[in-house]
Amino acid sequence: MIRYKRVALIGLGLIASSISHAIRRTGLPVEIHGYARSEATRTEAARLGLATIFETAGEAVEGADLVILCVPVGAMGGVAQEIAPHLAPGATVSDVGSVKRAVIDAVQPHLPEGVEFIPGHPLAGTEHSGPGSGFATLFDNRWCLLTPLPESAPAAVEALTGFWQALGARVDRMEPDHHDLVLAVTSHVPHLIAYTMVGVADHLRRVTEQEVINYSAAGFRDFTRIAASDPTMWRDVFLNNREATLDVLGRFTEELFALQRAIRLGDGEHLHAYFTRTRAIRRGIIDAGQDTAAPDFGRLASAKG
Ligand SMILES: NC(=O)c1ccc[n+]([C@@H]2O[C@H](COP(=O)([O-])OP(=O)(O)OC[C@H]3O[C@@H](n4cnc5c(N)ncnc54)[C@H](O)[C@@H]3O)[C@@H](O)[C@H]2O)c1
Ligand SMILES: O=C(O)C(=O)C[C@]1(C(=O)O)C=C[C@@H](O)C=C1
Repeated sequence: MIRYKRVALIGLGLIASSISHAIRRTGLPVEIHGYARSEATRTEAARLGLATIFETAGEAVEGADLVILCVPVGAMGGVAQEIAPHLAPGATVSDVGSVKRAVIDAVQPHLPEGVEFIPGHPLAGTEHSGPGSGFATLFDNRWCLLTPLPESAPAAVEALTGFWQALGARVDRMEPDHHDLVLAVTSHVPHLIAYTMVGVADHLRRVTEQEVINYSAAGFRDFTRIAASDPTMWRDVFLNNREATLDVLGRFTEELFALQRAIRLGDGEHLHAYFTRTRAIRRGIIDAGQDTAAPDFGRLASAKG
């Protein structure tokens, strides 16, 4: 159920345009206001009919009861500062950033008393960006994680939960630092590995000429899809989730060295046991009905120690 009458989307790329399409799909009479920094994006968003487009972020949020920041994580603080004087009393401000603690630290100090800040993160996306890349079904059956602050009003959290459910998502709540660790494991470091592998293949291409590209197997193709994701978004993710990604990368490197050693020593037992364990994890995810988007938070939490 959407309880908001006017939703303002700041930043009009993949996620904002998908929110707009998904709101329209509900058929509810929700007004959508929008702003993006570049004129080209504003023009394209207007042409696509995503929202009523404004020339400034301040104008776009006026009178909105829900404002969602849909810009790269590193731009959230600046946008919050810009919109703060224009926010309606009682409005809820949320975001869709892939990192939560750094966004809270950047946004919260700018927001006036009487405005609720409830950070969020839909675990749904593609490698495409820009206003033309969104679609109404992006959030269907995917998780949206909310990381409310201790002072968040329960009624405001309920209203935001209802909003994401109306857009097709399943909603869960999580503590922000825990969110950042879980996402480092399930999304951030996997993206870094894909970027690295595609970079390695590109170096090798100079040795193997075209073969790496021409005969790409399915696994590598999946890596290239992920490695085509927006460079600004992912730069900001790593700069703003430094501690958790470095922690997970350290563990990853240790495991990689152990596998490298097993290959060098011809230790088939080690390799077989390792791959048996990882296969069981994948099967566990499928058995739990989580094979589309949802990581197993319980298992990840217990793996932290
Ligand atoms: N792409 C994904 O898979 C995905 C999934 C979930 C969450 N997210 C998060 O959602 C946010 C948006 O990602 P996206 O994929 O929609 O990106 P995108 O590149 O498609 O869109 C970003 C938009 O923000 C605008 N923008 C950039 N800086 C701005 C500023 N300072 N002021 C106003 N507008 C500005 C850009 O013009 C663009 O319209 C990011 O924080 C990202 O971490 C992305
Ligand atoms: O499917 C993809 O292309 C994605 O990378 C989406 C994905 C993910 O890692 O699952 C990427 C970043 C977001 O913060 C959430 C979702």
